[in-house]
Order: sequence, then structure tokens, then C-alpha cells
Amino acid sequence: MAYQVIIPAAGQGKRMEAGKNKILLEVNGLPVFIHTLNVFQKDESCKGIFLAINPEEEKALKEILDENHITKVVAFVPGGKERQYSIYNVLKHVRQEGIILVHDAARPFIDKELILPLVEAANKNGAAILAVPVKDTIKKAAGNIVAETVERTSLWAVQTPQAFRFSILMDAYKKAEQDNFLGTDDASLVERLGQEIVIVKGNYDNIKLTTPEDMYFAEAIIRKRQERL
Ligand SMILES: Nc1ccn([C@@H]2O[C@H](COP(=O)(O)OP(=O)(O)OP(=O)(O)O)[C@@H](O)[C@H]2O)c(=O)n1
Ligand SMILES: C[C@](O)(CO)[C@H](O)COP(=O)(O)O
Repeated sequence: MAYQVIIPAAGQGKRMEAGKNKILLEVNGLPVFIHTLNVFQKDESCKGIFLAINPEEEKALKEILDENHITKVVAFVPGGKERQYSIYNVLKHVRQEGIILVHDAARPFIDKELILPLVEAANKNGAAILAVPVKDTIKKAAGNIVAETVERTSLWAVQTPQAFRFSILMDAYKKAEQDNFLGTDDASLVERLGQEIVIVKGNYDNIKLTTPEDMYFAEAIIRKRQERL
């Protein structure tokens, strides 16, 4: 089933403390964002990649994409101050039909086998997200004092891709703009429409590279995958 994908890549990577956009860091000899885009480049169901970028990185990104034979990028759109604004900027450039995925450039280990069930769930239900059961106990706190232990069996650690019927996602973004609402994922905007969101169980390899230690987790994931070959 065909889809298009928005890949937000316009962050600064502050928490990675690398002094540059973390999606340009290399894992196993390739930039993080190339690992990510390769998955969609190789997926015949992916009919177009739309990138939110930092304009000052455009030339370098295009050179790297050419070197790696990534040919499906349809548009390079300037990102915004927040992840949500970057995605909204891109949405206005996407063909307004079918299923649209949003996937973080900073999540290079998405398993291609998970994309079809996610797209099918979004086609059937309107919206679907990848998530994994939380493994740690989660508590709410006031400062450093525990306020509440959150019951774990109903908790999920949400990932990307997140998949939507295009019209639903666009309506959600328009409402968030009208209401001046800022969310940390796209599904939180869609939930505000009263739209049901289906969870598709993902896997724990699909980490978001966020802080320095995530880079050695990344090396371990690559090694595990190479051993399987
Ligand atoms: N204004 C922003 C912020 C983030 N992103 C992208 O959204 C994804 C998830 O964001 P995050 O992990 O928070 O990346 P950064 O914002 O770069 O990280 P930090 O918050 O540490 O600066 C990343 O691929 C990032 O490039 C984006 O396109 N535009
Ligand atoms: C969208 C996301 O990856 C789902 O877990 C996450 O919310 C992004 O958070 P970030 O702080 O913008 O990286």
C-alpha cells in the first residue's frame, strides 16, 4: 500500500552534545539520516520523501544524498523552531491524498517489516503509531519528590513512524495552530480531534538517537544486524 513520508531533520541535536546536527553523525561509516532514508528509498511502497532541513545544511545534505543514491527526496523544506513547526512547514508541500507517515531522521533503525502493518492500520483506522511497552517503572514527581507511581501495564513508549490519512493529519495541524497547541508527537495533535489512534507494536531497536550514550547503543544494534547477515 502506497504512502509518502515526511522526515523531520531540521533539529540542532543539542542533547547529543556533538556541536552539530546529530543526523550528520556517522554510524558504521554512514550518516545517521542516510541509514534512515535508505529504508524508505528501498521500500517500493514509498512514493516520496519530504525532508524538513536546516537551510544552511541543504548543500551538504544534497551532496550526501547524491553520494548515497537517494533519489526519492521530493522536497527540501526549511524547518521551524520546533519539530511540530518543521513538520507543518513540510505538510503544505505534500500531495494531499492517501497515507502520510512522519518519521524522525534521528531514528535510523526502523525495521522495514513494520511499515506495512502501520500503513494498513492507518488506512483502516485513520491513524496508527509504533510503540513498545514501557520496561521501567514510571513515576510523576514534584521536583525531586515522588508524587505518583504510574500504573505500567497501560504505558507505551511511543516511536515513529506515525501514520495518518493525509486529511486527518492536516486537520490536526490546522487545529493545533489555531489553538496554539504544541505537542511532542504528531499523534497528540490528532488525538485532539477525537480521532482514535491504533498502536502497532514495534521493537526496541527503533531508538531515537538523542544523547551521547545512544551512539554506542547504535553501534551495538548495527553489530547485531551484521551478525544476522
Ligand atoms: N525544530 C526541529 C526539531 C527537531 N527536528 C527533527 O525531529 C526529530 C526528533 O527531534 P529531536 O530528537 O528532539 O532532535 P533535535 O531537536 O535535533 O534534538 P535536541 O532537542 O537535543 O536539540 C529529529 O530528526 C530532528 O532533526 C526538526 O526537524 N525540527
Ligand atoms: C516523536 C517522538 O519521537 C515520539 O517518541 C518524540 O516525541 C520526539 O521528541 P523530541 O524531543 O522532539 O525528540
